[in-house]
Amino acid sequence: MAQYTRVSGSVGLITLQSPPVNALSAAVRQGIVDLMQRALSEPEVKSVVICGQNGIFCGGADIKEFGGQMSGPPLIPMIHAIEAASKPVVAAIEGIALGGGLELALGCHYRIAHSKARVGLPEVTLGLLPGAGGSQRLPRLIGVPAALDLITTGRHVTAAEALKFGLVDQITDHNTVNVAVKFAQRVADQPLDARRISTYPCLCPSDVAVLFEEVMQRVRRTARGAIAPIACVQAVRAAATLPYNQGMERERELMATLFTSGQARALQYFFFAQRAVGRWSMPSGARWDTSKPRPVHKAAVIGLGTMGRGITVALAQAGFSVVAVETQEKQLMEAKQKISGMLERGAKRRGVAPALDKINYGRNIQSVADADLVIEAVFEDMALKKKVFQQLSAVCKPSTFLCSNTSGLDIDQLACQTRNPELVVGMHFFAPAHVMKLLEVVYGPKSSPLAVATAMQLGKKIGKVSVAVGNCRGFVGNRMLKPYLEQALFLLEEGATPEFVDQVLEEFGFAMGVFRMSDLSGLDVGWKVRMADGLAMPDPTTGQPTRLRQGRRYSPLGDLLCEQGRFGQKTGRGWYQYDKPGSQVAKPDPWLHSFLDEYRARHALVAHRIDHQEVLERCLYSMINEGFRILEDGIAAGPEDIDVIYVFGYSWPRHRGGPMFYAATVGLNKVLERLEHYYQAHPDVPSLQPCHLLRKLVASGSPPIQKWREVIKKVRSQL
Ligand SMILES: CCCCCCCCCCCCC[C@H](O)CC(=O)SCCNC(=O)CCNC(=O)[C@H](O)C(C)(C)COP(=O)(O)OP(=O)(O)OC[C@H]1O[C@@H](n2cnc3c(N)ncnc32)[C@H](O)[C@@H]1OP(=O)(O)O
Repeated sequence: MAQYTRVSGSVGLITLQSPPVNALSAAVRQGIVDLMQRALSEPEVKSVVICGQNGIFCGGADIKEFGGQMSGPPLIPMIHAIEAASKPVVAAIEGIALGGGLELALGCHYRIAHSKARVGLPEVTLGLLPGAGGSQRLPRLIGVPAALDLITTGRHVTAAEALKFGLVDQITDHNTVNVAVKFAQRVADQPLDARRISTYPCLCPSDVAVLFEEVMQRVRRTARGAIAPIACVQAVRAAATLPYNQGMERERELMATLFTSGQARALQYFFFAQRAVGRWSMPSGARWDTSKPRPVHKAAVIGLGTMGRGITVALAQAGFSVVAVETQEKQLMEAKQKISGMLERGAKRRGVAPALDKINYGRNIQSVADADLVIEAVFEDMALKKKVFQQLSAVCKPSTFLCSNTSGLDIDQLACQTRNPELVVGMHFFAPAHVMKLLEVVYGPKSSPLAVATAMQLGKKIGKVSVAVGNCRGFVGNRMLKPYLEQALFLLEEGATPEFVDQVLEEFGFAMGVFRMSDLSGLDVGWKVRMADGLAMPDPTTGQPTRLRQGRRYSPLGDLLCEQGRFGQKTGRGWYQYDKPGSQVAKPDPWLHSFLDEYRARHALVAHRIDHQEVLERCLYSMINEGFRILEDGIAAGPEDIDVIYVFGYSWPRHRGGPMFYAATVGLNKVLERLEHYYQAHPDVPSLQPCHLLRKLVASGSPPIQKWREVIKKVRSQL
């Protein structure tokens, strides 16, 4: 919807009204079309201002409409009509002008922005391109290189940057609408021919062909299989090489391909999934909208290893006062130096002062006594963590929230060490903790909604995408990783190489295949966990068969590599070889290939030809099956939680929506059928046995992912 008012006698003011972001829904487009006609037909009106209500210009096309039948006036002719208008039209940009919102502003003859406004063409992040003339007008206005940057990255720019580009004509600190109205009065009689961007030539640098080639190569390298960034480059190339009308035709063709693509559906699902995880719920019925967080003024971090340092930096950068504790003097000094360096580099990048004074360092656990929330980040060892929780419970205020940065240990066991177990939650950060966006907030059986709400809010304040999950071994992310890693090892036993498995997974879109990722994180990490679990024990001491544990198939390949001191990148050898310890360039290792041959011979394993399909199906479907078990167990409230965790924490390609969305696009019946096939072939691998929820969903006719929660609820109520 849109509202019309006449201001200062001669200015027609059109206000977009569609909370929360004034998206261009069918009703809003109809409103603009009708009100533009009215403004143009009223003789007293000499110029027009378009603005948005509640300090927000426009968040773009209404993404919710993309899934259904589009109705109402189309955007492109609407914007053309504004540009062709006989009276000057001024966009008054407050808050945001994104996507179709900026395209609308580009159709106007002038753009006035508030200094705090942000503008951008983020369509690429939704699997689209700026399809309402943005790909053709923006390069004509700000030049090809800057337009390519904005359109292929989708980044938002500040009003100041937009002014530098010439994207807006003026910025103001005052009331933008008032400034725009005055401006509109001033330009009422000015000729408009020179203000219609579609008539501008597209100014190109002399080496424009080279520029496009370079950008295309960069985009292909970083897109990991996403098609929208490539289409964005093609659309801008059309602006640079074709007359406007032909460029618009090319934009339309490219958009039509993207609009109906599975990638666009996945990315738009993911857009809403990211927002859905904020509306968390617990099996007890506690929810985000009924559980109020408590403010945290002072936070503390215990243990300043790699994780503790990253968490300290994230907290300080977000403005929290932090007490950072490390009991060993030498480690404390080292951590202090590293943290200061991280803060200084971050501040330099962002052009702000480093938040060094936000941190107080200490060696004594007593120094956290008055913190509102403590994050323990000591070594991943239950006995050690229990001891720290006992100490914290003794020294902290009774109201202090006690959180553990653990990647999978039992939160309940830690809670039991404290006086107030209801104030204990897990906060699983991902390394490097000041960079990675994901935070799993883990509630145990005793955690209160207050503690979950507080941890979720803290996560949001430090810029994390926080997902509330239940307490189980590995929580959501690492629990699902286990069958994935396990299948990768089994594939090696059966004839694959690390290079081949990684190549298939990287072609699928993962930033790194499973073996390159393991080399990067360090093979010793999992080895220590398996030792603690009694899994990685050598045969003579335990008497357990090499390739079987508790009746299940087990691959000791990772353990055998660790026994040779091959811990991955840090030792220069792992699943790959590296030029030197710490080097990141993975090269195939002939030693490993002979090792695998000997291993197979020793265990009478006959190597068979493993193809792409088998690698993908076994690695991904076993992981997805675990995802369904997680939903069945109530550890994650919905598929969106799992998908957000996988995209932000495990480099799952965003344009495939996440593992659960991917399962829906493959077809649940196909996933079920292939799991049944592989389980029959490998009956000693329980992770391949299709779980009850997957069967139930297929039996219910494989409803769309948005309806899974209803089936999950039914399945859980029958437990
Ligand atoms: C046969 C085939 C024919 C094919 C041809 C078809 C041609 C069709 C013609 C299309 C023309 C293309 C037009 C244009 O180029 C395309 C677009 O404009 S796509 C949209 C671009 N805009 C965006 O990407 C902005 C997305 N939003 C945001 O980034 C943020 O929401 C924000 C605006 C920066 C605000 O952030 P916050 O303040 O943090 O708030 P939230 O993010 O939590 O959002 C609040 C609330 O609003 C919902 N929302 C936000 N933006 C939109 C939107 N554009 N449409 C619908 N809803 C939106 C968001 O989901 C939140 O609601 P909740 O999910 O929590 O209920």
